[in-house]
Amino acid sequence: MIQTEDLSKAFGEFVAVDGVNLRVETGEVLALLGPNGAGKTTTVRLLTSVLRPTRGRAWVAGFDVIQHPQKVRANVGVLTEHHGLYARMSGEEYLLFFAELYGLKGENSRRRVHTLLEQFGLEEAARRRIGEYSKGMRQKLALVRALLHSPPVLLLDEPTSAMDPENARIVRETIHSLRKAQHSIVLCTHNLTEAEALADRIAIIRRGRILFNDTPEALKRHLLGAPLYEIRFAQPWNDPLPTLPPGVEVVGRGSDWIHFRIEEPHRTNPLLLGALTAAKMPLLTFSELPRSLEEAYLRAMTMEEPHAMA
Ligand SMILES: Nc1ncnc2c1ncn2[C@@H]1O[C@H](COP(=O)(O)OP(=O)(O)OP(=O)(O)O)[C@@H](O)[C@H]1O
Repeated sequence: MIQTEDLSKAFGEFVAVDGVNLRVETGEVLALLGPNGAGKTTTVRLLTSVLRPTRGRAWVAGFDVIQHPQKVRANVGVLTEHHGLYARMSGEEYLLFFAELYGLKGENSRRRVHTLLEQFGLEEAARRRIGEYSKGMRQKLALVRALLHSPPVLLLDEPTSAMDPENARIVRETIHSLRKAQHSIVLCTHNLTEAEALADRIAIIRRGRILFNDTPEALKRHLLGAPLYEIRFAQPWNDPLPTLPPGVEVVGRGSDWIHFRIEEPHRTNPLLLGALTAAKMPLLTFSELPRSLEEAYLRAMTMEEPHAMA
């Protein structure tokens, strides 16, 4: 579990993280989104006790980041943008070295290292020097290092940024299964499709402040309005529309389609479908129009005043 209260960090006069309140439960993925320089990496560094907050508090896996930095580090796996890999070591040597630092010994350490190398398709490269690895291979190795000691909390800064689609998928599946195994995960990313696919909650940070923190669905509703639905007709249909239930607005119409904005779909859609069927429309399909997280994020970025949310 992760919790922060009014977490803040200033570098001199400049406030990089400003009164951040976050909570990530076990088995939950929080995507932390925000433009370059918004304060994502600084937040991660505060949560790993690398930086000391100037104000506020944070707990990681139940440990206070100021009072128990070593316990925090033992319980957190972190992938940062600078991987700090040792170019002269082989991947295997590097991981065995870290496994030992984390307290894994002998056969246990070897088994853990090789299971992860295999899971991430690095087994063949294990004995090559890290200096010879490609960008994506280095990123995978750094991720394996973060996972070595099976920490309950993971802080992952751009985990797939250097990866090809196949490897990015392996990483996404790994994050998915770690979530199922009750890990708490913070994912900092600029990849909004990935955030949407993986995250239970989305926090948007700008200039050090959290603007929004909610489920992807609630965020879209808040930023883009009530959901949109589409009906398509089996053949052109241009008759006048029947009386529609309250809370349904027609926002577009073509010869074989209509778009509606619907305030309360659970309550209204059965009534709407009843009205359309009674009017003997040649209905082919009725579906929600997908809206992307990207659209909502871009809308948030154009807002002048921060709408602080818990
Ligand atoms: N050690 C430091 N000293 C002074 N300023 C810093 C320091 N570390 C970060 N900052 C500043 O704090 C702000 C937030 O930086 P941070 O790295 O947290 O952003 P970010 O959201 O991770 O950005 P990106 O998406 O580009 O990785 C930036 O303006 C950065 O210049």
